[in-house]
Amino acid sequence: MIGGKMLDIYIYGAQGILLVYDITNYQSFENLEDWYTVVKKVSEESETQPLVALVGNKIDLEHMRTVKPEKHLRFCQENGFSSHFVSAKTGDPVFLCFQKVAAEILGIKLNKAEIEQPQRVVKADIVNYNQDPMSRTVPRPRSSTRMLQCVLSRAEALAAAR
Ligand SMILES: Nc1nc2c(ncn2[C@@H]2O[C@H](COP(=O)(O)OP(=O)(O)OP(=O)(O)O)[C@@H](O)[C@H]2O)c(=O)[nH]1
Repeated sequence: MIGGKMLDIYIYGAQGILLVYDITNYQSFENLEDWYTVVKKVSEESETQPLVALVGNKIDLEHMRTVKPEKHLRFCQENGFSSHFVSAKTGDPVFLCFQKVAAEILGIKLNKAEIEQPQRVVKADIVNYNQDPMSRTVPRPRSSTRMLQCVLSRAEALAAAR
């Protein structure tokens, strides 16, 4: 089973879901069929129907791309996903991606200045878990997950302020 035992709980009631794959790894794109099948199954039981966004990651490795943009777009069109391309490495344009998803969920239209704003790279503090006594009891969070959480909080704060 994909995603582990907690996956249904994460999906149930979610307002937005980002299906993220690696543009240089075709298998990661193919796997999204299975992930989306789980999303649909869990959402059937929920009153909240999530907005689903398709996110192609690692655009800094465009020269190694194996998933053609047409494939990405067709998958979006067939399923009504919004479409995004990002690089978690450079941060480009991760913030805007979350802002667009948050805006879509809230039914807000982003203005030109917001869309064209210089991309802010969100930096997470680096924790050295080898020297940290907590490392024996606390599982190491993944770097990209931490960064995306920071971005999401900022997007949520922005949406709440409007
Ligand atoms: N060049 C580049 N590398 C990336 C990017 N995003 C993640 N990586 C690298 O890809 C590898 C996997 O990143 P993780 O954050 O572990 O992602 P994951 O989905 O948990 O990957 P798995 O552990 O392989 O399932 C790491 O070496 C990252 O540094 C990106 O946008 N560009």
